[in-house]
Amino acid sequence: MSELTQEEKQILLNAIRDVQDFPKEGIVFKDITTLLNDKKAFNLLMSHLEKRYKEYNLDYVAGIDSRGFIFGAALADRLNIGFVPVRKKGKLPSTTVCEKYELEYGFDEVEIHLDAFHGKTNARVLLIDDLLATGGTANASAKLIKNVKADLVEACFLLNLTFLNGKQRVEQHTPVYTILDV
Ligand SMILES: O=P(O)(O)OC[C@H]1O[C@H](OP(=O)(O)OP(=O)(O)O)[C@H](O)[C@@H]1O
Ligand SMILES: Nc1ncnc2[nH]cnc12
Repeated sequence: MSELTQEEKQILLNAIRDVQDFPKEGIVFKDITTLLNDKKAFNLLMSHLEKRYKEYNLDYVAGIDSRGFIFGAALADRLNIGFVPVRKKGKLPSTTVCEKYELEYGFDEVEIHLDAFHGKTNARVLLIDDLLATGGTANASAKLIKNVKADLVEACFLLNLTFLNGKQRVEQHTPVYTILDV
């Protein structure tokens, strides 16, 4: 299994910008746009993900709305497999299944197309997003994938906000790989 060195992890960390008080006071927002426009860092990340996941015999990569689309679609193309979007409610045009989840204040919903995995049972799926915080979005996305009878092989995140303990929540039902634990 390919591992990133501490030096390589530092290159990725340095490419992510902290923005204070966004979207509200007290939040330190992890801005990955600065990694995306750093070709060395973006290429390092995608090459690492390609090396890791080419061993997994995956059928699809599912990316979480919206930043998971960027990494997920790029990875699916490298692995020469299909990409499936897990979207916030009301955005997917055909028949969907949906799952509600709790936010800090209130609720939200994510959806997936019922035929996203071509009706194939036990399709091997990787779930990917940029960041794991409370784990609420990832938990709901994992449920969706399982509800359409696919096999969720792993959930992968570039960043894990360890103080929010999301990894422990998601690991209760799915193997989790996080690259940067901050
Ligand atoms: O672990 P959680 O507490 O559920 O939070 C993590 C989610 O929050 C962020 O997305 P956001 O909802 O801000 O949407 P965006 O990507 O469209 O900005 C992030 O990209 C994850 O999807
Ligand atoms: N601190 C943070 N930075 C970026 N995205 C997030 N999603 C939840 N918390 C976040």
